[in-house]
Amino acid sequence: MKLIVLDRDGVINEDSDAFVKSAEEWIPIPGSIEAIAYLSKAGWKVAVATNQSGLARGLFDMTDLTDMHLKMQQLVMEQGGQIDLIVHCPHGPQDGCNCRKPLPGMFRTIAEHFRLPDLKGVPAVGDSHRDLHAGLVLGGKPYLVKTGKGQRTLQNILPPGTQVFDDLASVVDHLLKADG
Ligand SMILES: O=P(O)(O)OC[C@@H](O)[C@H]1O[C@@H](OP(=O)(O)O)[C@@H](O)[C@@H](O)[C@@H]1O
Ligand SMILES: [Mg+2]
Ligand SMILES: [Zn+2]
Repeated sequence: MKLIVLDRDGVINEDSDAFVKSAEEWIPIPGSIEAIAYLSKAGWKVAVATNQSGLARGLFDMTDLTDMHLKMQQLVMEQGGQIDLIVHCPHGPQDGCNCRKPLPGMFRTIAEHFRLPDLKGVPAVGDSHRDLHAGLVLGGKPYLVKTGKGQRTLQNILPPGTQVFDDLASVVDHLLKADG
């Protein structure tokens, strides 16, 4: 199965240190929506795994998050593609959950959804270390993008085998070329 797991903030949309709190604040990174649609039209399944501690922090609520994800889906569908699954961790850093990246809970949920035993070789694209580590636990292939917090992430040692690209569109170009 051609499956990819994407981080959201800083990969699909612009991130903010003040959190992205509404559909209005949710602004796609240039080329990311089109890139997701290209993958989808090429037969890839697209999953999103996103930490959303802003919920636990009371910065926004589930209606706001749903509105953001409807906007994201709508934009991809307008380009002829789709996002097949969106999973989010609603918890805060102190909640001790097992789904907040870098823990792999969301990636396990994604593997189960697609009836896969693991995520061996599945590209896991993120802008933070925690995205890369969470994907590795189930065998994912880590891809770091320089958008969002990616430049900051680059300052520290990356997990072995991490491939670095400017943005999601460049990752997708690479994957589709490798697809042949
Ligand atoms: O990149 P993904 O996982 O899609 O989402 C990240 C967001 O939930 C927020 O995560 C927060 O981290 P803390 O939750 O405060 O550690 C901060 O980094 C915010 O700037 C960021 O918008
Ligand atoms: Mg991110
Ligand atoms: Zn969680």
